[in-house]
Amino acid sequence: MKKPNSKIDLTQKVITIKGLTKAFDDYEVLKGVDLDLYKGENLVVLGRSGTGKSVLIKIISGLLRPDSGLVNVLGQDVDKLTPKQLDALRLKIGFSFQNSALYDSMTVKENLEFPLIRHSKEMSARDRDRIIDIVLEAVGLSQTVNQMPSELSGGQRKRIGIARTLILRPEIMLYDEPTAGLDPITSQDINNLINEVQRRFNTSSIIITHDLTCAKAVGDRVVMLLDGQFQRQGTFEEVFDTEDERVKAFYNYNFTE
Ligand SMILES: Nc1ncnc2c1ncn2[C@@H]1O[C@H](COP(=O)(O)OP(=O)(O)OP(=O)(O)O)[C@@H](O)[C@H]1O
Repeated sequence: MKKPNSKIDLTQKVITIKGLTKAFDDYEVLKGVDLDLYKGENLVVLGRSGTGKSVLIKIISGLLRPDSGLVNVLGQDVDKLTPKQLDALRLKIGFSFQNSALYDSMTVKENLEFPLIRHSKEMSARDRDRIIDIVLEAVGLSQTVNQMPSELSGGQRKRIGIARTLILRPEIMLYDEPTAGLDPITSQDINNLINEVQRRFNTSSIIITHDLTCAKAVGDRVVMLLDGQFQRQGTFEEVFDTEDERVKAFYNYNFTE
């Protein structure tokens, strides 16, 4: 289990969600979700396939609109922002998607340079190189700078994807299934990296996963989405200390199959 983290600032919320609902046609996916993410915290969101975890992340990042409820990110109500304000807010959020989506025709360096050239137009090439060195060193892959994505392993590509997300120094990181498709040892490396990113860059993160080993390793707090609401919240142990059959089934599937 992860040790208690004294760097979390419980006086500062970076995300506040209250009474969030979202339906597609007559299918209610989120039925009144409440959620706080504190400064410096790693929050794990667990839930079976199709329970609305990705919908939640899309609403937080303004890609989908809620039907009702409050979604406040870094002090701003996402629903009230103009497209320009939303773009500015999104730059403070780093997305690490399942298929880390590197550009195959670009080297690692070019992949990392791309967001800097796009969003920090005034930055000199020397400063860009310096920042690329910092994030590559942070993910432990300085030696890959001139390699092509096709020359990297799945775990390395995932790391470079995280480095590319970090390059704009986001305040919030959203990890969608960070260990999906990776072997247990590589998964452990990614879990360590998520904790390292938290320590080193003081990010606040939401980690969506089915992988309970990941949840245990990275989560300062864990929430479980069941029937459209967060029905379990706490440390990993607290969430699974229940007689609720739905929660027990989730645990048994992960640890006894
Ligand atoms: N744009 C959309 N239009 C219609 N239905 C959608 C849309 N986006 C999501 N849904 C539906 O909402 C439900 C929740 O989807 P979501 O992708 O959030 O699940 P999830 O919990 O992330 O699952 P998984 O773990 O498999 O990725 C699904 O039934 C999905 O079909």
